[in-house]
Amino acid sequence: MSLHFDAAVLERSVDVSLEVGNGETVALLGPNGAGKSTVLAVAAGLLRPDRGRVSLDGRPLTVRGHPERDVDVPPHDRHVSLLAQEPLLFPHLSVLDNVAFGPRSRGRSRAASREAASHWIAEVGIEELAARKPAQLSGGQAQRAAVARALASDPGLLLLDEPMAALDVAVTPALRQTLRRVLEDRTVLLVTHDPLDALVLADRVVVIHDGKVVEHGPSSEVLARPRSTFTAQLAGLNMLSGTWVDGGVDTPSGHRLEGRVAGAQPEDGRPVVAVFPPHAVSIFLERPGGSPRNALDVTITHLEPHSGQIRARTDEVTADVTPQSAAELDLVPGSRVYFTVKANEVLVYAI
Ligand SMILES: Nc1ncnc2c1ncn2[C@@H]1O[C@H](COP(=O)(O)OP(=O)(O)OP(=O)(O)O)[C@@H](O)[C@H]1O
Repeated sequence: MSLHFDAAVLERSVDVSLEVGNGETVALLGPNGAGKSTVLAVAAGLLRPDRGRVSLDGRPLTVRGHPERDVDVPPHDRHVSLLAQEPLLFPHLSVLDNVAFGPRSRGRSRAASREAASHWIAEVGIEELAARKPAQLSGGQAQRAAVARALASDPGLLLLDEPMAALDVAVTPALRQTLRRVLEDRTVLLVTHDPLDALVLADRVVVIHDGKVVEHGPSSEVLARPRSTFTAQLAGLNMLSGTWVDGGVDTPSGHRLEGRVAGAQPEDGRPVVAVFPPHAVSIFLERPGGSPRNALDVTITHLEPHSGQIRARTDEVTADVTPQSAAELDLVPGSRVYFTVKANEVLVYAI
């Protein structure tokens, strides 16, 4: 199903218009207070806009301030599921009953609801936990149960509000891969702060700032060539897209990177992205010999102070080095150098 969203909440200075195509995942990015949760609340029917029209596959869910009659479909009749940061499971029900609650409340029989619940519990990889109560689950397991519950009611639109924000960083890559699999072909609006979520999970991103859309486009394009300062800061990680060849990433500009595969093993010839932080990069004037590091032959385009370090940018990669080493290397825009990064600092994702 496709979402058409256009709404203004004056008290919050939010005025946003966006579309999510059938089967598409759109990431909604923006700094704190930008209006992301407000957009989700209006789409879910939890907040009434001052003006707007929200429809799912042409069916009006919210209409306000238009010539036609106002519409306000209640949350449970929207065919929309909202997955919050915190799993919000019913504490007295087992995982199975929590997940079965969605389809049951949509009028499906008890048996059909349990069958749907078992299916989704298996899909998110927590089969062995079906009989447990939420208090007996880890944060990551509880969030998986919440994902299963959101999917079990087969929503036409799934709204995800920072689904990994409350989790330990150790469990996020595995949950991200699970989401990638179960969100495929669904219509999803995903609020996130994490550019990796946008890159791995979303087809397109919409960036909002001070309640307005400031940038939108395919995820890899917006993150690789951010136009707003916010997106540039958000996309502070190095992300090099390329092709998986013989256990490494070949980029179109001729670089080769080896790293650790996060999630599913990519197949040869498939598109991947190599991700690493600027502080993991060291700069050398000569190609370091006999070292296991990745070495990228680059030309520095910009140098700027950044949090007590010097940030050296090239067309594709950014490095943060100490002011002393920048001075010792005599770095200036135009310097031809080698950016090196250890393979275990590079994460590779199939995209
Ligand atoms: N319940 C509320 N009543 C009034 N104003 C609110 C309320 N909740 C949020 N706001 C204001 O509305 C604006 C948008 O907030 P919103 O929570 O939608 O932003 P956000 O992008 O989700 O931020 P965050 O990333 O911090 O969750 C902000 O100026 C905020 O202060």
